[in-house]
Amino acid sequence: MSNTSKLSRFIEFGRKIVAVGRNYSEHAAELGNAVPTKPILFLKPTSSYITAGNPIKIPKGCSSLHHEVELGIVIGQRGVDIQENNAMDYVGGYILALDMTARDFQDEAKKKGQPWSLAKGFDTSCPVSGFIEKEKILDPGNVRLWLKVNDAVKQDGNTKDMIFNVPFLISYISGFFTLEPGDIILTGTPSGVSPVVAGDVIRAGLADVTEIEFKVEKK
Ligand SMILES: CC(=O)CC(=O)C(=O)O
Ligand SMILES: [Mg+2]
Repeated sequence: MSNTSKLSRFIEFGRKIVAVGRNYSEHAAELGNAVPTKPILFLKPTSSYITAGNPIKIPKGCSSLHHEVELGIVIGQRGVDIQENNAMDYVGGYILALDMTARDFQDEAKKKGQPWSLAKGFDTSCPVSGFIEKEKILDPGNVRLWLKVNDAVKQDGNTKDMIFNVPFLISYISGFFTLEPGDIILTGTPSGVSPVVAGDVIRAGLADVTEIEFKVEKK
């Protein structure tokens, strides 16, 4: 099997999801957070993945579930302490992903100095597109991302506004976590995050490369 078709099965590999927070200054500002001076990282479990045809389920006790549309990097080869100047060699492809966030859980965790695991890692919190071949995105540092809820535009951003770009993120993350084929890096969300409720339909797109659609349901 070719490397590309192996990578397209990243969900079956059960590889880790490393997510970056507050990587767009307008998004940091809209939630009243400071702009970070180094990447803020958190992990989402592989049980959070869902693909087309499966609903996003609002976790028990959550009263403010937010959408966050993000460019995902699919890692193509194992790497530790990767240098920024050859970081793009470690990109196997891309995905479009939603970093669904139980914002009320996150606010409570932030107040108490607790981790974001429940807020970010509940089942169905990582809806993803199919695998996007590396060649389809010529410059991951300049690609449009948009998201609509029931046809109303909520997010419309561009990865050129990321504070930390893709090569820097790969280099930085690989200094702490060994990156393995099939791992996903979620690169953070642009501004416009907002709550969704049961019955809503979320549609999102990455330039003219892919679109995804997910329905929101009660658990
Ligand atoms: C405030 C957040 O939830 C951080 C995050 O995930 C982001 O994409 O930014
Ligand atoms: Mg996010």
